[in-house]
Amino acid sequence: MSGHILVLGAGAWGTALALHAARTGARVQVWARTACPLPSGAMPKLPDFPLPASVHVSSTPPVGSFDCALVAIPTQHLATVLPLVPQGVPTILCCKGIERGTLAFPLDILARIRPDLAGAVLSGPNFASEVARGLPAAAVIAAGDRARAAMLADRLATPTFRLYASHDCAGVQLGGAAKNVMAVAAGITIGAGLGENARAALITRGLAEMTRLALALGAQAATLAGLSGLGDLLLTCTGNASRNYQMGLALGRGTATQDAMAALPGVAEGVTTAEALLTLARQHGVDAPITECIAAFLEGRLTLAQAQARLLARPLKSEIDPAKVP
Ligand SMILES: NC(=O)C1=CN([C@@H]2O[C@H](COP(=O)(O)OP(=O)(O)OC[C@H]3O[C@@H](n4cnc5c(N)ncnc54)[C@H](OP(=O)(O)O)[C@@H]3O)[C@@H](O)[C@H]2O)C=CC1
Ligand SMILES: O=C(CO)COP(=O)(O)O
Repeated sequence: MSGHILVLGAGAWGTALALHAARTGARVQVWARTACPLPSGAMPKLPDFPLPASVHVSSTPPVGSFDCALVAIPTQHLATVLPLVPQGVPTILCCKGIERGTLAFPLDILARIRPDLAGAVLSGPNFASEVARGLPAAAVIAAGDRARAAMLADRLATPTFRLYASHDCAGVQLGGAAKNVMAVAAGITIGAGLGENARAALITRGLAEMTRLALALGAQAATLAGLSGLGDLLLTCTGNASRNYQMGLALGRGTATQDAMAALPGVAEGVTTAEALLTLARQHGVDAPITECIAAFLEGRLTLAQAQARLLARPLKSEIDPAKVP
């Protein structure tokens, strides 16, 4: 397969996606705000992976014709880079979060800033360093237009990166955003020494919480049981490479939020998404106790002991509410 693929963002995920895109046989243009290749030919966030000759990095505005654009910029800054996508290029948003203030998911931001572009989202259990190495992985590409999702999945899949198509954009985006909040919670649980049982309970009840909200947003429950739900939840709530999990670990051990953020090698979307996720849940009348505790804890409105007590003191109830989780 040949062609030309644009990647916006040269952090860990943008770099891994550029390496992946090169494996499809395409020439790859990476737009980087500041980062440039190290003398070894690798990018700073993934220094062990020199870029092949088919990948070109530049900080000047992208020009040319591209089969598609992969946008790997933290959600809070997505709006500022979308004007750089050349006209007519199908745009795949690869970030996982909710914009504070507007409560917009990535595709809502695209519709607001670049209504002229055909959009899709990519999400799933994908640590950048493993995708960069070409280890086996899978993800979902979702677009409102089923044919577009299938076409993009077909275009970007390789023998080691399996892509499933979906048209449940709400579910895929909610799963990707909410799992980051749960990963911070899981890290806190382990960092504070609350044990593996507590983490497993948190992952399971976190998934129930995510599914309730997804259904309220018009998504399908099955999407949350898929790669951009349970899959990514498992990865980031248990995998040490997760920045969100690492952030939680530090907080659980008593590190102040600002210090924990400063020590992270990259973005922790869960921190900026927690409050937006909570507001969204309240707007839809959805019970979201874990998100509520994490948002309050991150803002210093609740101590860890208070958060733990609040979650455990909730009235006992049936595990499954058939009216809400089919
Ligand atoms: N890392 C991973 O394993 C995965 C990450 N993701 C998602 O991808 C997104 C990006 O994450 P990741 O690449 O890991 O993050 P990093 O922190 O590694 O990199 C962020 C990138 O965004 C750029 N950036 C930040 N702010 C701005 C801005 N205001 N304007 C322009 N560019 C900006 C940075 O540029 P600069 O270097 O100049 O600061 C950098 O290139 C997140 O939503 C994340 O959840 C999804 C799957 C896997
Ligand atoms: O989204 C990811 C893996 O799927 C990356 O997780 P972190 O952002 O927590 O590192």
